[in-house]
Amino acid sequence: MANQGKTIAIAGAGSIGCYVGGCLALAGRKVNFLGRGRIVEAMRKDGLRVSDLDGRDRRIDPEALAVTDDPALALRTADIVLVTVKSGATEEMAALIATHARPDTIVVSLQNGVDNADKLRAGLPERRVLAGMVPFNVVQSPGGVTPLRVHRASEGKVMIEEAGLVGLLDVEGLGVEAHSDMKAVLWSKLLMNLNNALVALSGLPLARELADRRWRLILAGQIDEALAAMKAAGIEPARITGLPPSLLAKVLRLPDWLFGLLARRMLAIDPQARSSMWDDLERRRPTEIDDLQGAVLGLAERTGTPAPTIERVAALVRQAEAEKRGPPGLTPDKVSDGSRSA
Ligand SMILES: NC(=O)C1=CN([C@@H]2O[C@H](COP(=O)(O)OP(=O)(O)OC[C@H]3O[C@@H](n4cnc5c(N)ncnc54)[C@H](OP(=O)(O)O)[C@@H]3O)[C@@H](O)[C@H]2O)C=CC1
Ligand SMILES: CC(C)(CO)C(=O)C(=O)O
Repeated sequence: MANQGKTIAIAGAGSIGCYVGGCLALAGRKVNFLGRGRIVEAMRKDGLRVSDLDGRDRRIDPEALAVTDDPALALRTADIVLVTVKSGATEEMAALIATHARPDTIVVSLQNGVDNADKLRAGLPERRVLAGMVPFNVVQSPGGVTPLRVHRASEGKVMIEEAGLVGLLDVEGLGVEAHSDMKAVLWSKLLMNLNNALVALSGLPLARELADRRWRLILAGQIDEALAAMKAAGIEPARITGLPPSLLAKVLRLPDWLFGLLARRMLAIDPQARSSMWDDLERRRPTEIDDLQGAVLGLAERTGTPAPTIERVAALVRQAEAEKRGPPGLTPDKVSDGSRSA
């Protein structure tokens, strides 16, 4: 029970941070939200709405939220810091935690990508840093919608390295379980995240994109390449979905009707859900392409395994990112081709 009185700081109040922090606050945990700009203003003014695809829909009044853009205020009383910034901001957040949080604060990365916990450890050599993995998508309401809403749009339990924190973090709307091999979990999640780029390039909602075999074939091609590189590097991905990773590509290649039947769990997704990389292109922000496709490309280069599909997808995302015109709305043919002008 002593655990329940701990203060949890959300380091990066965006989609995941507001959803996770919102569920924790609704369950009576002490939560400090560290955010900035639009989100801090919106939460201070109108509070937060937390909803999910199971029908839960709750509102937290502004007075009940501790939200700030001052890292000292958010971090100095924290017993646990949940890092929920995009991968490109991990080092900056590590420096803020090093400056403002107590030496005994436990830091948990709830980010995609395989090396954010390591980046945090490098910046926080004295602290306990744990890896975590968030399996579900969160849809954030567009700017101007009040109150700011974060909606969990798919299912799954968060996995973390440390069983001692599960009791504190496992609350309504936020299933949490411990896993002993987070490296294997993160590489497995990376296989799923290879689809983030396809959603971002297509602009389609996730459920519609996955229902189209032409997109699934590109995803299956990326997964084959990633598994070959991982095998050559001695990395074995964990089973985090109903399917073993070795069967994922096979199932993705099935005809639409059969895929629809077999992958019902995978397709239990709210119709608005896209991907966090789509969010980034939509908001004209840098994406996590270097941490997702880029992580596999690094491995492929080191192990001498080819990854042409992943290379093409990464190049198209980098192009869209540089153009800052939002998701480019490409067709599967354009992505398979690698050329947008053709
Ligand atoms: N969104 C999703 O559905 C999922 C995301 N993930 C992963 O979770 C992680 C977080 O993603 P997501 O929530 O989408 O990202 P968001 O961009 O929505 O949230 C991150 C927030 O952190 C803020 N931030 C960054 N640096 C600071 C700082 N120094 N001080 C205060 N606030 C800061 C950002 O502000 P600003 O916008 O001003 O930069 C942003 O609002 C990523 O690794 C992502 O891949 C995993 C599963 C699903
Ligand atoms: C869509 C999802 C849940 C899985 O690929 C995700 O991790 C993201 O949006 O970043």
